[in-house]
Amino acid sequence: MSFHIEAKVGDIAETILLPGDPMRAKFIAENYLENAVCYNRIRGILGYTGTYKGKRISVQGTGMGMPSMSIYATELVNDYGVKNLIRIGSSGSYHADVKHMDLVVGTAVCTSSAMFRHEFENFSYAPAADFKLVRTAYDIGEKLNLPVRAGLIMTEDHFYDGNEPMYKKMAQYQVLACDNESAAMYMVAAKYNARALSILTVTDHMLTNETITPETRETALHDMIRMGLETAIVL
Ligand SMILES: O=P(O)(O)O[C@H]1O[C@H](CO)[C@@H](O)[C@H]1O
Ligand SMILES: O=c1cc[nH]c(=O)[nH]1
Repeated sequence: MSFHIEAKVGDIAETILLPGDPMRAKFIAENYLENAVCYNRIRGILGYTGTYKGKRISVQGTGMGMPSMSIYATELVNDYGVKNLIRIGSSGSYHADVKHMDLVVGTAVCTSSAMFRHEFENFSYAPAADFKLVRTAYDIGEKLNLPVRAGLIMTEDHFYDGNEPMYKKMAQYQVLACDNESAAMYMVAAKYNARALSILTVTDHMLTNETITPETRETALHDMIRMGLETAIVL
């Protein structure tokens, strides 16, 4: 047991899918995994291990925001030996070439997070995804004929009251999507020698105002879930 996860060592697979929303984790466990067993209920951050196409995979919520993500990513890697962290999250976009419900493989992340200033002072660290995970996920997305693209993403502390001019500027500089967790996951994975990748669905397009319902966020992001699972089984 770690501080926030009640699983025993060995209960969690080497590869884990990490949605922010614990109910998305439950949906995946119940609809995609075979013989899924729930290993965590602390704080409602549900975590499950089962098999997908014969391979042992875990799926767990992380909660929202970088501090929450960093707690779970750190414990998963350090206390449970998790090697591959694959975030599957909803996201926003200000980019004119990105379409609503496109899938974005986040190759590297821009962030203004204080967590990075704390860790690297005035040095500008570039949190990046593992190249093998990027290549695998992107190829699988193409093979499945999904609307996948790869490129820069950004992670902000704010969901509301973000710096809108900066979001727009970032889009001009080819940032494709924004979320609230990826930068912290990439930083933790790098620090402890694990591999990480964020696959984001552009659920909220800021230029077109297209969005989706909370229920859809829990139960209908099938393209992203399939891409995450198919990536997980070839690692
Ligand atoms: O859909 P999830 O994975 O929770 O991700 C996005 O959704 C939440 C905001 O609604 C934030 O956690 C953001 O990063
Ligand atoms: O950061 C985020 C995540 C999801 N949707 C948004 O609009 N922004």
